[in-house]
Amino acid sequence: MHSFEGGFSMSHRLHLPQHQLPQVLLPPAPGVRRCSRRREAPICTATPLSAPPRGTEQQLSPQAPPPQSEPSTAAGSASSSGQPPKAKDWSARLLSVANKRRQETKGPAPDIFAGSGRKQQKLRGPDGLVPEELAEEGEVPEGGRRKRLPAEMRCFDTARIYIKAGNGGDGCVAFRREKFVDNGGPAGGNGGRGGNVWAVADEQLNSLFGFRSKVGDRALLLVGGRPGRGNESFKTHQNNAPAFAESGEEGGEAWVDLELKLVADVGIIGVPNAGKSTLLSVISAARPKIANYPFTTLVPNLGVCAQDFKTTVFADVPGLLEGAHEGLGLGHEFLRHVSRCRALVHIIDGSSPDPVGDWGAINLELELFNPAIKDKPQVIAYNKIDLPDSGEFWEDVREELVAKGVDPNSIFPMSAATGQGISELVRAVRGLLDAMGPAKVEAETDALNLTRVPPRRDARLDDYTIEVEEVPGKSTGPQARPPRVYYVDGEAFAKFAQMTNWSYWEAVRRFQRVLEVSGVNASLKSRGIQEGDTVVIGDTDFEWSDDQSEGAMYDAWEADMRARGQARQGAAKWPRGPPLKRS
Ligand SMILES: Nc1nc2c(ncn2[C@@H]2O[C@H](COP(=O)(O)OP(=O)(O)OP(=O)(O)O)[C@@H](O)[C@H]2O)c(=O)[nH]1
Ligand SMILES: [Mg+2]
Repeated sequence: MHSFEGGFSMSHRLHLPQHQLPQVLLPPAPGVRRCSRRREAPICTATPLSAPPRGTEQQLSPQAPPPQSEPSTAAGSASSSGQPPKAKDWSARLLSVANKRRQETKGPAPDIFAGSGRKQQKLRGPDGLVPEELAEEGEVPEGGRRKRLPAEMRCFDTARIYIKAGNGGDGCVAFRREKFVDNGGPAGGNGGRGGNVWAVADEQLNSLFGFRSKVGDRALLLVGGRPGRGNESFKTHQNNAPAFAESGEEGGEAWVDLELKLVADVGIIGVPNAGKSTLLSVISAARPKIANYPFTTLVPNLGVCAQDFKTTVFADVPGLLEGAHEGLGLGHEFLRHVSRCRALVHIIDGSSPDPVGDWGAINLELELFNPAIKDKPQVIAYNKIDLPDSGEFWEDVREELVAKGVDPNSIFPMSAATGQGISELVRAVRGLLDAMGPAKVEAETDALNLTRVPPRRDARLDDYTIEVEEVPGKSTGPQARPPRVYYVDGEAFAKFAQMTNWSYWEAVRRFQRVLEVSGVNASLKSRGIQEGDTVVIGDTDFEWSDDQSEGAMYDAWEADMRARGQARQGAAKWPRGPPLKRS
């Protein structure tokens, strides 16, 4: 029997409410971050536009002048010639719809970029809190409403999900009971291992839409909890019939930001309805949605183009609007995908009233979002040359572009509808990529690169620190001072306290013994702990008692179990054998 110089009365309780979730336990992985490149003073002024109902743009006529852009630096922008920018057919149509709705509702224009309260509720964590980082980055405005695109217009390439690894199963206390086998000994088995959380790559996945309502699985995100050992594991020569078992280790939990990164060689950019998706469908086996209205494409599409025994991956991204760098239209939702492409194919809509103005406006948007995108090699494709009007203006447009400093060898007339000029375009793009040399392989090292569960690192019991905090209160005890809280900080002790099943008296005794032999009790005493002080270990806190007898500890434990309405487990009758001498 061990005698204790110091001991705790067992008034342990969880220090934190169990439902309180840590907001972010995993450090944000490199490359996985929110897009927050919003600029302070945009050069372009832009009015939020409402998208027209699909298939109705033919009935609409401009009712208000288009927003007056004042681009000051854009190469190729309309203002660089000193003329006011010409109205863009598509932007005028979109604006007219917004104005029409404003007149109908006699109120401010409907803000299609604001999310509803219901959606915001969905984005809350299980604890009902919007993660703090969102508010810090200004995504949750003061009024509590989150500025968001409507769900059907959003590209779900980022998601914030809550993950929780499984808890280890509790060990079991059992004894072998068989006829003719006297004293069969302990036979309690261990609990099961808690389930890990994996993130699994899926070639087919081009949107994180599924993460809105459930969690998928893939690389290791969180390791499940260790199983609790059963009483058979604690059999020793000194104690050949242990009557206690461990609780399973709790699995980790975290909020994780996921970001879908499209890896494409070439990004196909241009104004809405220019024919980007049609080009992708012609040069690859991809089947993106194609229709004669703006914003047909809402999520980026990838297509692999094989020509001359070389393959090139193209990404068709949603159409750009003036103000995209500020998030207008589908702006931020996909501009980051473009920034990862090595080269760009800039499609000019030959049927637009101002193809060169469109080209300049898009370049300006790219530059405002990220100057590095503007510097990417660009091939210009003048599309819809099969249309009579477009064919007639092709030479004029070409001359205008050359006059603005564009290399004439990088401008190609084409028709995605008839296939004219497509091979030349793709060959030129391939040549551009070849001239750039092999793509750099960017290896990202972060926590998610684990593909196997790492071996357990046993935390050391002697690796702990003690912090003392004085609590305001009446001075008591032999030292006549206010009560104190002693925080014992150490990974091993935190886990030990969590895995101790306090319903078993023998488990409590084991905990006390470990504190004694590891020197924690001695350290506490050397720091002046006295009767009634609190000791916090992990999520459990205890009240210190100077009464060192085992009997006093048992009484305190029994009272604590009773107070919490918890059933005592283990030996049916305690103490077995001769009763302990009470001090
Ligand atoms: N005549 C003609 N029509 C074309 C050509 N290319 C595309 N189109 C038509 O233009 C319309 C828009 O084509 P999309 O490929 O959906 O255009 P997009 O740029 O992907 O449009 P968004 O996804 O809305 O940005 C469709 O009706 C196409 O059939 C072409 O070379 N000639
Ligand atoms: Mg499209």
